[in-house]
Amino acid sequence: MLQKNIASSSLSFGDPILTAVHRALGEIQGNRPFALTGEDGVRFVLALDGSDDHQMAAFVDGFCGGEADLVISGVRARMMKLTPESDDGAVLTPVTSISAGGPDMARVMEIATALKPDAVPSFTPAGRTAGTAVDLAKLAQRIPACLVSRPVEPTDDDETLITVRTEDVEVFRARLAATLKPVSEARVPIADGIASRFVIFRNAIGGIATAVIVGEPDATAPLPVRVHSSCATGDIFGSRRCDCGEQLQLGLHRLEELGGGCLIYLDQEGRGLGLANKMHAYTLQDQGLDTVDANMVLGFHDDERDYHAAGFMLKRLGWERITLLTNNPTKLTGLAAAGIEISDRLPVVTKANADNRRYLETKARRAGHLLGTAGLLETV
Ligand SMILES: Nc1nc2c(ncn2[C@@H]2O[C@H](COP(=O)(O)OP(=O)(O)OP(=O)(O)O)[C@@H](O)[C@H]2O)c(=O)[nH]1
Ligand SMILES: [Zn+2]
Repeated sequence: MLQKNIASSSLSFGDPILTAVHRALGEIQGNRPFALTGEDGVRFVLALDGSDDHQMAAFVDGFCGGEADLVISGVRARMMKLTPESDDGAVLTPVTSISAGGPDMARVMEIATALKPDAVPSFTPAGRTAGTAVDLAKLAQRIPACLVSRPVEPTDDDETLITVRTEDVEVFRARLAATLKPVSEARVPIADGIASRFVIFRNAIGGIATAVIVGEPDATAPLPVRVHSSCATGDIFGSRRCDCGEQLQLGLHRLEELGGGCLIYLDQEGRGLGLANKMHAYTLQDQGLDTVDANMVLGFHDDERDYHAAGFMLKRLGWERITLLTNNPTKLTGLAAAGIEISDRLPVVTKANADNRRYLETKARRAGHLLGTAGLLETV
């Protein structure tokens, strides 16, 4: 009886799809295996990033009967020319074929992440279930590479493991954004006499996003808005490798000059890759790659962000018509896709310095950022 009541009440504690994906992300963050169910059956999954040799070997032996596959993103496969095909789907290779004496985990890791891996085996298209394992690793901000078992028939034993369905992962991001709710707010005077109010939003799995309302915006005109992705190195420490910290300050000042507006601060560190992967990308950039190729060698898209959360927050605050302060065209299309009407765009161009000049040039040349030439010519 109690079991039945628990089962029927559990729906009161949130969307089961968000719960399932949140739990799987928890398993990745804790370096534990989980089960993924898809059209080709069940695959057990262990994300590589964060797992040690012992855990990987235990997974291949215990969960996969000694025969696992390594799945990596299609982006990395294309960058490293691992397959003849150019499509974007994930690809996999058997790990047991990597070394005759059993899986060599250091080698597996090298194939999944190194800039110049040795003697790479051939890869084949992964299919939807194994491909979803890679998407989940990305959502957990881990390197998009996993060990997966061969597909097995579902059994009751799987219930001891956290289980998630491929279709749940596919709808996760947009659904999660729609659960953001304002939970607290307060007046925060910031540097240079800027008056602001911080409104903190929380989503159904505890993620935070902040709306910084500058001044007293005119409710009848399109709202000046800056949507800023977090950059711990630039925003907090003033890193000269990027323009983020300066853009944050410039954005706040521009909003004040425009008579008030809103800065949406999103937890999208490293263009959505996370801080650890941004450092991996910096290491690759120090070896000669540009910011776009570095992300892609790691298996990510150049930019993994989406703007559902920003759109949802603006609507929740009552602003659907905005003037956007950005140089990035994908923010315009992203916010429009999230239902926001953009009546104008204003640039947020900072001066280049010797450490970020190449980064800014790459953003303009390869990612289409509208930097003009002023910022790039004027070096400080
Ligand atoms: N992966 C990666 N992320 C970076 C690098 N440099 C900066 N970032 C991240 O890039 C993002 C920049 O965010 P924003 O300033 O909001 O966006 P933007 O794409 O530059 O567009 P606008 O500033 O609006 O023109 C932040 O999440 C930074 O952490 C890099 O070399 N690699
Ligand atoms: Zn930055």
